[in-house]
Formats: sequence, C-alpha cells, structure tokens
Amino acid sequence: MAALTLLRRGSAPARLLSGTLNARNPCIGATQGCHLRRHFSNNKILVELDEASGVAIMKLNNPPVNSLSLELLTEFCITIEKLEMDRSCRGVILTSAAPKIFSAGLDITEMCGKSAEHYAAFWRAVQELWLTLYGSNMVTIAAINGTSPAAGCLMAMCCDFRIMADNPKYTIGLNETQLGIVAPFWFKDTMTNILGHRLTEQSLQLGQMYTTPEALKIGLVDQLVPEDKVQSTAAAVICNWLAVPAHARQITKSMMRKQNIERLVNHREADIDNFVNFIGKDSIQKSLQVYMDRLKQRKQ
Ligand SMILES: CCCCC/C=C\CCCC/C=C/C(=O)SCCNC(=O)CCNC(=O)[C@H](O)C(C)(C)COP(=O)(O)OP(=O)(O)OC[C@H]1O[C@@H](n2cnc3c(N)ncnc32)[C@H](O)[C@@H]1OP(=O)(O)O
Repeated sequence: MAALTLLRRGSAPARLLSGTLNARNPCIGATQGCHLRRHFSNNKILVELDEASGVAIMKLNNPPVNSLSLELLTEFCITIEKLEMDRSCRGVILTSAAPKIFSAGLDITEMCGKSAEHYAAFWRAVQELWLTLYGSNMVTIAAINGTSPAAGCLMAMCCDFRIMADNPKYTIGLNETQLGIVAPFWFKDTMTNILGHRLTEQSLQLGQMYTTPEALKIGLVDQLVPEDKVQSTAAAVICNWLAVPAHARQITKSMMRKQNIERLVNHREADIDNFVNFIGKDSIQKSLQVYMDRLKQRKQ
C-alpha cells in the first residue's frame, strides 16, 4: 500500500507548484547561507533535512554493519514516506553512519530458524523497501561510503545516481549465489536496467562483488571520489538533479521504472510465497548457517 509513489501519486505538478525552492536552482538557498536544518531520527535511521536546499541526508545507523533487519526495513520505509510527504524535501542522499560499511544487506539472522509467518513479514518489508525507494518521486543519490553486498547494493541501485568512496577495500555487488540463495526477479530487473542483460546474468550467476574501479567501469556506480569527498560530491550532484523541472524529471523516472514496479506489485503475494518456501528448505537453511559460521570464523 505504502509504495509505488511514482505510479499512484499524481503529485508531480503539485509538488512542483508547492515548492518553496528556486525553480532554476533549488540549491540556491543553501549557497546563500539561509540554512534551516531539521534533524529527526528513528532508532536506526538518522535524518538531517536542510530546508534551504530541499535535501535530506539519510544515514543508516545499525551497527556494526547496517544489516537490514525487519526493524530497520520498517523504519526505512516510514522515513522515506515521511520525507516524500514533506513539501520542503525534494531529494535524499542515502549513506551510512557506520565506518567502512554502507550496508551488509539483509540481516541473515532474520532468514534463519524462524517461522513461516516471520519470513513472510520480513520479505514483505524487503519488497516495501524496494517499492518505496525505487518508486520515490524524490531525487535519490547513494553516497556509498563502504562495502555494499546484496540488498546493500540493491538499495544503492534503487537510487538515481551512485557515488562511491574510492577505497581498494570496498566492494559492491549482488552476491546472493555465494550464500546459496537466489536474487529474486526484481533484484535482477533493477540490475538489468543498469548493467544490461549479459552482464547482469554473469554478475548474478557468479554472485560477483566488484572492486570500486570495476564497479565504475561496468556502470554499477556512476562516480568514484576520495572517501572524504563522498558527501560533498553527493551534495553537488543532487543540486544538478534538483535543477531540472521536477514534474518532467518525475514523469520520466516513472516512465523508466513503471514496468518493473508493476511486475512486483502484480506478483507480490506469489513472490512472498516463493520466498517462504525457498528460505524454509532445510538445504537453504544449512547454506545460510554455513555462511554465517564462515563469517564468524574469519575473525578468529
Ligand atoms: C527461486 C525464487 C527465489 C526467491 C527468493 C529466495 C531467496 C531470497 C534471496 C534474498 C536476497 C538476499 C539478500 C541479502 O542481502 S543476503 C545478505 C548478504 N550479505 C552478505 O553476504 C554480507 C555478509 N557480511 C560480510 O561480508 C561482512 O560482515 C562485511 C559486511 C564485509 C563486514 O565485514 P567486517 O567489518 O569484517 O565485519 P564482520 O564480518 O566481523 O561482521 C560483524 C558482525 O556482523 C555480522 N554480520 C555481517 N553481515 C551480516 C548480515 N548480512 N546479517 C546478519 N549479520 C551479519 C557478523 O556475523 C558479525 O557478527 P558477530 O560480531 O556476532 O560475529
């Protein structure tokens, strides 16, 4: 219900008309020093909204690795929807409050040893995150300040533009097959729209994690910058995006994403059933357990 903003809100012109920002350069207020900042946070998401520029910085704050638990997923969607409804907000920079990790992807413990009801609720929340972020009317920029596997990469791919810290230790990609699980069709569709069919097929089959130069080369990220320039670059980039007439940009975004969004909306319950059946299998539970054990052993 909460998602699909792009499709179901006829709000582009309304948002444009009600905007308090300079239509040619929405960031002009910020550069003139009239800063009005609002901070709000849930437990696991920190938000700083600069009303002068119309830009919110949204930081994932779930230490140690920003794994996407049911709680975080729920807070994430509430936050995006709140910003979407806020007339002073027109763009979001998504980043991490944790050093070195953008997000470790879905919280694997949510997919291990739980009831079918829990798996269904968890998967519905994952779907909701995708629908809310991929379908957002706002300009969304991923400021990827750390490693970003699986659903971490998915979140970044949902954004309109990806800036990544150029650190040789950081990697990004959809690594699901490495865990013995399968990225669902809407993860695949999101990547295909960015990388194309052949590269996505290879990437998904291998569960490939890319270094930052590799990610730039294939177009998985749009820009690499030194670590200390990620935020300032994101702020500059979002100003350019916000300078485009909002209704035209939003309708274009909707046109590009509508088909993918409709596909999940139309198959949502079947997708949940698939997940619940798949993840509950003994063989899959075993694979996830082995993967978690390996993660823990790396530290010893
Ligand atoms: C046919 C139809 C199919 C339908 C659908 C079927 C299947 C569904 C597919 C579901 C799609 C899944 C998407 C996902 O996102 S799965 C998650 C994938 N994530 C990963 O593989 C990342 C794993 N983590 C790491 O590689 C590393 O932790 C790191 C992110 C690189 C950070 O490394 P480091 O800084 O060295 O930290 P630690 O490894 O020491 O980790 C700290 C503690 O955090 C725990 N941890 C890490 N990642 C996760 C996670 N994703 N979930 C839960 N917990 C995690 C780790 O175990 C450490 O815990 P400890 O302190 O208690 O030991």
